[in-house]
Formats: sequence, structure tokens, C-alpha cells
Amino acid sequence: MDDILRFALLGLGLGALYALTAQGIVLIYRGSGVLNFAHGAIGMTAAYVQWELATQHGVPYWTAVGCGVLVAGLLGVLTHLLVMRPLRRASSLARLVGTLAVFIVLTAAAVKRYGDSVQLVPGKLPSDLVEVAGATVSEDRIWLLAIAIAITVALHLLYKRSLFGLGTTAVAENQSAASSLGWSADLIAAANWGLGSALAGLTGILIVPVIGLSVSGLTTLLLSALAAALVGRFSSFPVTLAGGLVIGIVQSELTRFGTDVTGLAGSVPFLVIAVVLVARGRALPLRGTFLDRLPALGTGRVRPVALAVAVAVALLLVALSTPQWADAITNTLVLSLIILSIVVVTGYAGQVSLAAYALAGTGAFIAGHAVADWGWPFELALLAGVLGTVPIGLLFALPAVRTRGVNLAIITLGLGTTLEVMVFQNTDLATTPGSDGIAVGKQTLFGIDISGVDHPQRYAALVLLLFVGAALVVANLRRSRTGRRLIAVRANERAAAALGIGVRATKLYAFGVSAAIAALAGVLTGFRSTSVVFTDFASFDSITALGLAVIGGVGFLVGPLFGATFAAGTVGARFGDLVVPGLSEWMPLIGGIILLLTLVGNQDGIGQGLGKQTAAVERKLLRKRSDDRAAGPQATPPESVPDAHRAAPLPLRVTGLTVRYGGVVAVDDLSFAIEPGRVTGLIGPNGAGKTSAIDAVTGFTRPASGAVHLGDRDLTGTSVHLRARAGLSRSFQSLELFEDMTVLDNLYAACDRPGPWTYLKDLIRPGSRPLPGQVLVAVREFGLESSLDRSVGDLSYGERRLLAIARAVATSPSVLLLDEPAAGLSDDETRELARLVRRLAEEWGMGVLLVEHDVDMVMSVCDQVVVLDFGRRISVGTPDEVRADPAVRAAYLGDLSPEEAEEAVPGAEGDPVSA
Ligand SMILES: Nc1ncnc2c1ncn2[C@@H]1O[C@H](COP(=O)(O)OP(=O)(O)OP(=O)(O)O)[C@@H](O)[C@H]1O
Repeated sequence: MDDILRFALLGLGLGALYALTAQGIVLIYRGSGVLNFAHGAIGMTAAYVQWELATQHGVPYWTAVGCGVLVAGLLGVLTHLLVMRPLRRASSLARLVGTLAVFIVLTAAAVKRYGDSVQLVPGKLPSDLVEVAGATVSEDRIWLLAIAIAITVALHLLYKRSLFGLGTTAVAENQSAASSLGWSADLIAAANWGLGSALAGLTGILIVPVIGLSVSGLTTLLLSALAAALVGRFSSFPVTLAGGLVIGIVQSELTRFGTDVTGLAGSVPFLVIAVVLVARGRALPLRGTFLDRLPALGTGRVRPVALAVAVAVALLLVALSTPQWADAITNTLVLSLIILSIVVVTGYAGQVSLAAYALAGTGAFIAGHAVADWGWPFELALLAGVLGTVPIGLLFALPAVRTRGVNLAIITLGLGTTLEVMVFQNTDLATTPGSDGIAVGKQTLFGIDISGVDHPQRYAALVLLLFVGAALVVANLRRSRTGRRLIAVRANERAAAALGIGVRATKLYAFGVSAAIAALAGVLTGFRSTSVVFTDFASFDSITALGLAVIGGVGFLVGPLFGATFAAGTVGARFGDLVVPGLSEWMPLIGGIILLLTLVGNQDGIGQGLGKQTAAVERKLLRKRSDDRAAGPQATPPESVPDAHRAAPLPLRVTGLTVRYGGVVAVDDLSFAIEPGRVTGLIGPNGAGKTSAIDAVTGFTRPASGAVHLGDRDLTGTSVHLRARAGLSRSFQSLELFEDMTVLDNLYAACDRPGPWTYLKDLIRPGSRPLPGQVLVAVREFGLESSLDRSVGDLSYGERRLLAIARAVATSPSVLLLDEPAAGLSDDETRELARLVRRLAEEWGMGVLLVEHDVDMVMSVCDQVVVLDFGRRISVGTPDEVRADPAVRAAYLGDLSPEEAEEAVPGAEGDPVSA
């Protein structure tokens, strides 16, 4: 019992360190929406400044502390002004990498100045042993706990009570609204960066007497601190403190009771948090979720002649290279493969995963054991490593099914670190006796000696060919139907699901392909010498790899090559040394600064600039051909919708539907039916529950009760994409188009129905097929023929609204649910839309549900109208019946002022139902 208490008390001290670190991270996240990877580095800088001033320049201790904290605060403000402000319109991924670049610059500068050994720094907190509740602990832990609590209370009060705190919250929630009230978002962000970084500095200074002063020391705290921040949802200071303390206590108890499993203590609390987060996450984001600006994407087009020439030249260079240069080429290409795996999962599928190195290590681990323990030849071991890592990649994908953004990044980083400490660092699993890794010896490939030790050029040539092969597979994926689905999911998960795309399967697929590529890199890294050494696969290196991916252009196939050249030990670093001898010593710092400049200069990475230039040259050279292509390979649309493409005429029956949001009953026991070939209107005042009804029918909201049947099929409880595939298609009030795709690709995403084999086939032979007949008819009906190659971002407001409906129609639904399709259209456009809706029912045979505020349009188009008020159905019937219904008049009149109501009652002129 005493032991339990003693370890709990020790854990409180540890937890206080986590909490202190986490509070600064939360503070900056609240103020700027950025996860600051440079937090630990800023703290470390402050600690070094304080240490140098106090020990080497005789500055009094507390003055030195003040200077350290001040420098940290200044670094925060500078980070905001020089990096984050120029990146304010960039994707959140680019901003995250901005902080990473700051991290690299600060750590490289610190290594240059102070070296990378650990200094023991005496602290000012008393460290006598004291007895608390029968257990002995060092007094400084109690002080740290008290400081953590005091800082938490101060921050809580500052952000809840002060004008500055209110301003920060206002800016975080709605920047433009806050600006219109006179808050300067820029000033508030700068202040938060300054304050958060000063706190990082103070934390760093307080912590180093406990953990020692070193450049990398603070990163070891990072994961637990991030976990504490996750518990506090990056917003609550008290919950973050509690999270930090509980993690500290659990880790401490585990070191006492679970010492025989490597890495258990560090991993368990993290894993529990990950599971809770995933359980509490949502399969699809909520309505109105803010959609981030996304990194630009390349086309994935391969120019065979240029590629063949490039490969031939590269092979020649490899053959002529010295062993050192061959090694540098291998390093560059292996890192390029790692980055290529990030292009698939983050660039194409939009999932910020920080697991690349963990997956690479897994590949090396499997292949290493296959060779060392089971005596498999290299060819088979390579295959086993690559394929065997795919299931692990899918495991990493599970959190992505229910979490996104920063949360996903941290969970994947944590899972990767767990794998690293529990498997890769476990000497029972990852070393052969007498070796510091898995001893695999020298390799041959189909009888040719390719040992990286004896023939570095041959090994480099092998890596080159495999890189080209992997890049071609990724290029195929980008151009394929499957690639389009990945990009649709990246752009908007809700819209993708509504079109029948299995969002979960798509994400799993991206993680699977990415894992295979990372594993290939891992095997090639591991087998270049005679034993697979797992220090090559540090989980935190995944953060740097993501940074390099963004610098190169995370959506571009050439991105990996550019990104990789910025790393140490690669071709880029060797060239640097050639140009200025001795440069390699400065290379990490210079590399960090170049990263910063590149990122600030071009947020979409080098790949995009290159892509634009190539495209411009090509356009000039091949103007005629590209004109032909713009005209498109599409066939002429048939006169009417071919029977084969008509949707099955199925009635939709909704019975007893009730939707609750906490205490609000948005839809109350609603029943209605939609018959094929007929248009049903759903009207009601603002907030009556119309969109909630569509959400519940299409599966976006889980109703409290009720049933949905399409024909004979009971769709109650099925997921959004399965309802869409069954024949329910919807449009959204806020359109939810795939903004970074062309009109044509938006339509393809809707009408493609690839089978399970397509996922594999697309990696080898991406097929493109013309739009099916019914979509061509829709294109003509909605007047989109000349816009097919345009990007959605270039369309006018009216065109966007038409595309949203055309896209829903392209899925060939039995029932089409339109949510306010005429909002914002002119009278002429609305009349044209009304005619179109009518034709969709009469000529296409669909059942249409029309939610509209334009009552005139509803009355003119619909066969039947359902009226909602406060979620309840108050009337149903033909337009005339509804118009005459006193309950409807009362509901609508309730919306009007008394004068308007009086005016409306006597005659038809002011009648809100007919006007
Ligand atoms: N996610 C949510 N959480 C809590 N309440 C919600 C949520 N979504 C909607 N509501 C509430 O449910 C009720 C119905 O909203 P809904 O948007 O479905 O109405 P609507 O008829 O479509 O309104 P509008 O015509 O303004 O679009 C409203 O009171 C709304 O505030």
C-alpha cells in the first residue's frame, strides 16, 4: 500500500512536468489553431540561455531565468511574425510543418553551439527528501506540482475572465466576426505565441534540473504532454492538468508493477487515451465542419520518354559513382520512398499520419526475421516485409476512421512510438545474440550479389529501380478511379459518403498502400548492411519526414525527391560539401533555414512550382493537342436517359422519425412517403427540422427512433454510403462540392462504382472511361458541357448550385433529396431549376424530396407537400390543400410580426404560404 502511494506521489511530480509542457501547447493551439512542434525546442533554448548566462557569464540566477523566459517569448513572437503569419492562408498541414521547421532551426543551432551531450544543471527548487503520508519524495516534485497548479489556475482565469482571453476565444471561433468587433486577430495570435513560448521557456528551465539539459531531452516529454493536451481537447487548462497528472501517476505505478515488459509504462496511458478518443470520435464530421484549404495536387501524369531518359542517366551516374556517393544516392532514394508513402496517405487521402518510420521499421523487422530466423531468400523476405506490414498499416488506420487532423497525427505518432519502444527497442525481439540488430548477412537478388557493403553501386541501382516502380504505382493510383475517391474523401468526407464512397474503406486502403511503400523503404534501409539496426527507425523521424514531404510538395510525385535532398547524408548534403568544404557541419542549420524559406515562399512545395512550369511549357508546345483534350473524349449525350441507366423506381417510406440533439427535439415522430416520379415538398419555418430530417433519412444523423425503407429494403441503421448505393442521393444546403477537383471529376466521383478488384487493378492499370449516358444527359440538362474541365473554384455561384444537383443526379438515385437548391438563385434561375426538378421526376423517374424556403417554387413544382413546425408534421397534402390548411397558416404567421400577420390573414396577396 505504501508503495502504491509512494509511486503515485512520484507520478504526480512527473505528471506536473507533462502538464506544464502541455499547457503551453494548448495555449498556442487556442490562440492560433496550430500544433506547435517547436514547443520543446523553444523551452530547450530558454534553458540553454539561462544556463549559459548563469554558469558562464556570472549573471545572477533569477536574472538569467528572466532572460531565458524573455528569449523564449521573443522566439514565439518571431515565429508568429516570420513564419505563421505568412502562412496564415496556407493549409493547416503547411502551418504545422512551419513549426517543425522552427524546431529544426533551433535544435540545429543549439547542437552547433552546445554540442549534443547532456549537462547536469542544478535547480533552485529545494530537493530534500520529505515524507508525505508515509511515503518519501523529493521536495522539488511537490514544488513542480504546486507551480503546475498555480499556472493552470492563472491561465484558466486569464482566458475565462480577461478581455484578452475573451478576444482569443472570439478570434478562434470566428475570425472575421471578431475582426468586425475590433479584435486584431494578428495581435492576439502574436500575444498568444509570445505567452505560450514564454511558458515553454519557464517550463524548460524548471524541468532541466530533473531530466538534465540536452538538445533532445525535452522531446522525450513531448508525447506524454501531447496526450495530456488531447485529454483537455486542446482547449481546457484544468482538464489538461488533470490529464497530465493521471498519465504521470499511471506511468509511475506501471514502472513499479509492470517492469518486465519493455516500454509498457510509457505506452499504456497513451494507448488508453487513443482508444477513448477514437471511441468518442465521429465516423463523419458534423454539418458545418470547417473545411481546411488543402495542399495542391499534381496530375500523376507520367511522361514515358522523359522518365526513361532520367532513369538511364541516373543508372549511369550510379554505375560511375564512388561508394560514398552510391551510399548518398541510396540514402536519398530510401528517404524518397518514405516520403512517397506520405504522399499517398497525407497528400492524396488527406490523413495526417506520423507513422512512416514505425511502418518502415515493421517492414525491416518482418523481412529481417524472415531471413535470419527462417532462412528465406532476400526476394521472398522483401515481399513478406512489404505485404506483412500492410495489416499493421491498417491497424494504424483505425484511428483515422473516427478522428482527424491534429488528433490523428498525435495518435499515429504515439502508436508508432509504442511500436518502437515495445518491439524495436526490445532486445528479446529485435536483436540477434552478438549483434546490435537482426543479423541478416549479405544479400543476393536472383543470384546477383547486391550486398550494400561489397557493392554499394548495385544496391543503389536496386533501390533506384524499386523507387521508380513504386512512384509509377503511385502515379497510376493518382490518375485512377480509386485515386479520385481518395481525393474526394480528402476534400469532403460528408459529400463523398453521400455519393456512395465508403470513406472508411478508402482511408484503410490509403494507409495500406502507404504502409507497403514505407515497408519497402524499411527493408531497403535495413538490408543495406549485414544487420537490420532499429535505431534507423526512430518514430519521431516521421515528423521530419512529413516536413520534407511538404517542402517537396506533398501532392506531387517529384516532391519526395526534392524533399529528400534537404536531409543529412543525402545527395543534397554531399553537394553542399562539394561547393563549400566543411559545409556539412552547418548543413542541419542551413537545411532548417532553407526549409523555412521554401515553405514561406511556396506553401504547396517545390513540386507545385515545377508542375506549373512544366505545364506551361507543355501548353505552348502542344497547344493543339491540349485543345483537343479540353473538348473531351466524352460521347454525345443521348436524347433522353437510356432505360438501362434509369434508377429503379423505388418508393421511400419514412415512419415515426425522431431526431434529438441533447434536449432539442429537431424532428418529432415524422412520417411521409415519396413515390417514384413524384415531387414531394418539405417546408417549414427556419429551424423546423427539415435538414435534420434529410440528415436522418440519409444516415448522417442517427435518429432516436423511426424507420426508413427504400422499396423493400430496410435502411434504418445502415451507413451513409450504403444508403447512397441503395439509391438515396442528396444535395447539401452548403453544396459541399469537391473544391479542388474539376467539374468532370466531381461527376465521376459520383457515378463511378468500382468493384473490389478495382482497388488493386488501379495500381497497375488505371482505366478511364467516358461518362455514362445518364450523366451526359445531366451535364446537358444542367448546362455544364463547357465547364467540364474547369475547376470548381472557378465556377459562378449559379453554376456551383447546378453542379451540386447534377452530381447528386449522377449517382442515378431512386430518390433524390434536395436541400434548398434554389437558395441565392435569381428568379429566372429558380424557374429554370423548378422545370429541371419536374423533369427529374417525370422523365428520369426519380422520387424527389424538395426542401425549399421559396414557397412559390415548392407549390408550383410539387405533387405533395409536407409541412413541419418544431419538428412535427402539421400538414400534408396537395399544394392547394396545404395552402388552405389553417394549421399551416398559423405556423407561418407565427413567423411574422403582428402587423404582417394581420395583413396576411384576410387575402391571398400577403398570404405567406402562397407568396
Ligand atoms: N448538431 C446540432 N446540435 C444541436 N442542435 C441542432 C443541431 N443541428 C440542428 N439543431 C437544431 O435542430 C433544430 C432543427 O434544425 P434544422 O437545421 O434541421 O432545421 P431546418 O428546418 O433545416 O432549418 P433551416 O431552414 O434554417 O435550414 C434547430 O432548433 C437547430 O437549432
